[in-house]
Amino acid sequence: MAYETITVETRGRVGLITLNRPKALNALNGQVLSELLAATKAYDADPEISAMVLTGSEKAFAAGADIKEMQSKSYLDMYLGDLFSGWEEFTRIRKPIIAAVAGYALGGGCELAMMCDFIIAADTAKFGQPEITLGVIPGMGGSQRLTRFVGKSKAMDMCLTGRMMDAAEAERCGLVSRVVPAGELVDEALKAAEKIASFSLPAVMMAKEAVNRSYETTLAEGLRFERRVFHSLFAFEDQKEGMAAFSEKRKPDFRNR
Ligand SMILES: CC(C)(O)CC(=O)SCCNC(=O)CCNC(=O)[C@H](O)C(C)(C)COP(=O)(O)OP(=O)(O)OC[C@H]1O[C@@H](n2cnc3c(N)ncnc32)[C@H](O)[C@@H]1OP(=O)(O)O
Repeated sequence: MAYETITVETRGRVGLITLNRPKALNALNGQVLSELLAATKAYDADPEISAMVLTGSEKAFAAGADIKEMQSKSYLDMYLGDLFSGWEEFTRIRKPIIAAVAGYALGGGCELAMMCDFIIAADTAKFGQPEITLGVIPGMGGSQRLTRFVGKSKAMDMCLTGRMMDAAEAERCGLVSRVVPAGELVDEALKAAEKIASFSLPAVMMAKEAVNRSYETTLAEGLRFERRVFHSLFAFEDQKEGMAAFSEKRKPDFRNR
């Protein structure tokens, strides 16, 4: 498929997807959503791919939903079109997606980064939910996911003042998993994705599912779910291989089955 708003490259077992609307600082419009869904779904279905990295440009991961596309819409347009509901499909991708964020990740950009499985930030990254400055509130999950990431006080601060936080603050409060020099961002994210891709794919996918379950259920339910999934991994050759390799002091040769 030919894409106009993203670029897609395959690096070994990793799919690298780059948002590519530089003139609009990667603002997220309907075309970006449909291309991003097409690319991530294709990688999700590809047995040769085990993980993905989603990145933007040096200046902006994404400066939000496309304000110019939204500005003249009526309530009826928003309601009947169920604007932004399509992003839920992105969260149903089953293989891991790492967000590699440099520059601005604002509004929908911050929300998209939070929809990924974890965020590696460049030291230039700036996160924010500035919707309040436009007379609205977050609409792609910011009020919910940011609160779960950083707690109520900081989420309120971000959503009510519209201020940005830098990479160091984002790391301190748990929004990002690590901060790296800007020049090394994509390489570091690819390295992390390659590491993930070296493990058993079913175990990786089940680990993603189990961690995500913790956001949606009680602790007791989550613990039961984790145990069942853990038990089920003993049906895979990769569990035998991983444990045999440990005992035999050698590298495991996972076959994803
Ligand atoms: C999904 C929801 C519901 O949660 C809602 C949202 O996401 S609403 C959007 C939230 N994001 C913002 O409010 C950020 C808007 N952008 C900015 O504040 C600034 O562009 C900046 C601080 C990120 C960067 O400023 P600067 O370096 O001065 O660059 P600009 O000249 O402002 O921008 C360059 C170019 O990009 C266009 N642009 C930037 N952001 C968006 C956007 N979100 N939607 C559409 N277009 C955007 C900007 O208009 C400029 O275009 P031109 O005027 O040069 O054509």
